Amino acid sequence: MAQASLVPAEILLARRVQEMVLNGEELPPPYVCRDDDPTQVISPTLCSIPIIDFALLSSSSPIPPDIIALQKQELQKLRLALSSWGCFQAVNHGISVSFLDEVRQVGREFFEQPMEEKNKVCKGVKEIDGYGADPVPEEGQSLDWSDRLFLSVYPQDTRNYTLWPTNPPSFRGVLEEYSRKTMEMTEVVSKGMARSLNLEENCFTNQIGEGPTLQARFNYYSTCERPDLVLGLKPHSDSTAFTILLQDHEGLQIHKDGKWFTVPTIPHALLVLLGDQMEIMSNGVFKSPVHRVLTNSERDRLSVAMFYQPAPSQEIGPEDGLVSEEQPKLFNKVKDYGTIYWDFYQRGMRALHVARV
Ligand SMILES: O=C(O)CCC(=O)C(=O)O
Ligand SMILES: [Fe+2]
Repeated sequence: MAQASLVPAEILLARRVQEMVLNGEELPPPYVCRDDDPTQVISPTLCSIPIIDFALLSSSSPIPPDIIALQKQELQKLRLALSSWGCFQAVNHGISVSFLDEVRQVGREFFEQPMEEKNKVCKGVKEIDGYGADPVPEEGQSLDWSDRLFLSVYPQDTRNYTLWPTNPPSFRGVLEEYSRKTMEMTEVVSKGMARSLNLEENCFTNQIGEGPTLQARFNYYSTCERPDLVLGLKPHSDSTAFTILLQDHEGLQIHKDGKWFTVPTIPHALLVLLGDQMEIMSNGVFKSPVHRVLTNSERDRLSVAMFYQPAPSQEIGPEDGLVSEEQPKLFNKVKDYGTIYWDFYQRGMRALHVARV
């Protein structure tokens, strides 16, 4: 153990957690980080992340009067969900559960392959795109017990197909299809958010502008013999406008009212997690929640996060309709928030304060 502690983070991050687990290696100390009170963990049965029916969010006309009333209710629920939890479980989103299973399946099949195959799409320690781990964080920051495959999917010309796995053979087609479907979902989400705030429905899509980015991150969390000491992913909020998350097993927790709540898994649902940039655009009405991933000694876990955000050149700021005397402007306009965010993320800090008035 004394020797293991001398292994620097850049050496550990050049290797895969999955490989260390398969080799039965001892837990390297840089992964140890847990110091919170386990009694603060609320069991899934006590945590009810709001469930939003997407079929009721779409504004397709003409709408019968009884549906209008239901829609209104759903929009209220959405507003409440995003201003308290900062996330919701989307159901009836138009993506079949069998296709969601395919996405989970190609993700798992990729990670289950021998290292040699996976390394065909590996990234350098300092890079983001490809298979590997996050770049080395600031000294003193613990490392995440996860391996990931990060791929840009939109705008289409950001796709670097040399980093897309050719095995399993269906991977590329499934990710292309999933990207198309989740991109369609972003419009329903953005419009629903606007309507829930009594704003013109295109206001957020207009702010996000032409050529928004969508990036896919397949997260694989190996089993860990010390879940009491190690996290799959450290506490953070997302930099995005919002993130659409697919998971297979429980492990994700949301921080709310000083406590951690486990997000239940619903096989046909997608979790929509608000990011910092939507907190800014909503002038703080919607919350970008801090979340983290636990490790588990018995079960590995896969999640697929789709990060949706404005192009770096796009300036965003609080919607005019949400700024008044009673509701003063909380944030300044920002551009390329993702880059500012990353700098703080690597120090284990949030970045939102940079945009505060
Ligand atoms: O694995 C998860 O459930 C969450 C992943 C996440 O928070 C992220 O990739 O930013
Ligand atoms: Fe996240």
